[in-house]
Amino acid sequence: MVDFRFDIKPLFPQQIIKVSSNLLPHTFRGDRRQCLDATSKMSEIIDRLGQLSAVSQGLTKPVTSAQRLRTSENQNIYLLADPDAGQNGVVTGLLKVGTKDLYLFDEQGVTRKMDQSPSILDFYVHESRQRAGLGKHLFETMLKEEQWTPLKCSVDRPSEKLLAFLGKHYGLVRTIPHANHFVLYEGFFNGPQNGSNNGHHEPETPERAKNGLHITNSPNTQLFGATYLGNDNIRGGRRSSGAGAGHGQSQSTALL
Ligand SMILES: CC(=O)SCCNC(=O)CCNC(=O)[C@H](O)C(C)(C)COP(=O)(O)OP(=O)(O)OC[C@H]1O[C@@H](n2cnc3c(N)ncnc32)[C@H](O)[C@@H]1OP(=O)(O)O
Repeated sequence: MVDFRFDIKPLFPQQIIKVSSNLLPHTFRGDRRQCLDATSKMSEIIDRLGQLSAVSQGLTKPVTSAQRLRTSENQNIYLLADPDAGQNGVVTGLLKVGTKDLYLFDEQGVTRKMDQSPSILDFYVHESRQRAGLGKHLFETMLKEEQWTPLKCSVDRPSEKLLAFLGKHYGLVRTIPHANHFVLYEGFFNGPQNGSNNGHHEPETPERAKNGLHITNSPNTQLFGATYLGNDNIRGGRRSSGAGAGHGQSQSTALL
């Protein structure tokens, strides 16, 4: 379990907190000095959990760090803690999500530009607490807060464990083949998108897709081409969470 030299309880008045680019818990109220203190502690927590997540996934570099969160306008981190464990409480999980502008292929192989598409970027529950329902609790809280549905989320290079998790809890099994490392599930392009502003997509006409106008101009296509990666999309080794994605705006609503 992940404990710290400081008491985490003031930062975790509840089991799950949301942190965005100001590096403060969404629940936090305090003066300037208290804010500085909380920011420095939150940075330590995020960096530590980001490191552990990377080690657990066999990555050479963490996907999540305080510095990365600070410079992003479209990402949120959800942190799960057990404030009553040990002397200072322990932090047990991390889930980083964000919105990305993506060029994606639908079931027919037609390219679509998805603006501010909801994405799952990093997910970790401490080894000592896995398979006890905590991941589901963290994920559900995020979905409620962001007003997302699992089917409408792209997943940045999911691990085997995350694929099993999404299959078990949300029945997500059949992926749509596409060329970058974001994995989508069948049904992603059907029906309304998440939230009112998120996930807006502009379908390319088959003609435009066929003559390559948008495909060849897209940085995604230039970088990755229109190849089916299938299970190669499963993460392992180095990865870059930014490739093929642009910046969007995240939603922010009250956390329950
Ligand atoms: C975009 C990305 O972030 S990809 C990286 C995802 N993160 C990782 O792979 C890091 C290591 N794994 C973990 O941290 C966790 O297993 C998580 C975050 C994927 C899931 O959190 P948990 O608290 O274990 O999830 P929860 O208990 O709610 O659900 C359990 C289900 O998740 C899946 N799962 C969890 N651990 C494993 C495992 N070791 N092997 C296979 N499936 C697993 C299974 O479907 C499991 O159900 P089961 O026990 O009936 O087989």
